[in-house]
Amino acid sequence: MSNENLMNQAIQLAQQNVVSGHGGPFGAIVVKDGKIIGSGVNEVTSSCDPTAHAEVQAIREACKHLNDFQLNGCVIYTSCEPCPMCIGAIYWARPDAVYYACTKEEAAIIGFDDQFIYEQIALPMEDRSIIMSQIYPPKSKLPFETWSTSVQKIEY
Ligand SMILES: Nc1nc2[nH]cnc2c(=O)[nH]1
Repeated sequence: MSNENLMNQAIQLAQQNVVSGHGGPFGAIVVKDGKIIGSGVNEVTSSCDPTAHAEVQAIREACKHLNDFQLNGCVIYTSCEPCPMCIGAIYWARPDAVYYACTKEEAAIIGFDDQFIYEQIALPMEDRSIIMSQIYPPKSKLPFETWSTSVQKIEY
């Protein structure tokens, strides 16, 4: 299937998601060796999950399919440029490529504005609109120290 056909599948998922009233206008698929191994739509409102963006849902399904926490050799097609949270998830999942249709500017026009989040990330912690502040009891680093010396850890 061509890149354009695969993108059309992601767009069709997004369209169906809106028409069915299931969630926001976003769809994504994960493809490996020409086969769709994961797909996702935005389910934020229907599943009461603010992290249920189309890309995250598709990544979860693909990882479950592969029984792996990485998407090496995979390509993600998403109906819209990923938001900052999804970009983070994508970097953790490590697919080979991401292709998107609509831009974040087009998403902003219909009310999905990522710009505020980008601006917040760039601000010093104390200037952010959500309180983010360190609480650092003496045992804070114990899990890190235990991880550093663990012989059974699975690094990612
Ligand atoms: N790309 C993308 N942007 C979003 N903005 C809000 N929800 C979503 C989503 O599911 N996907």
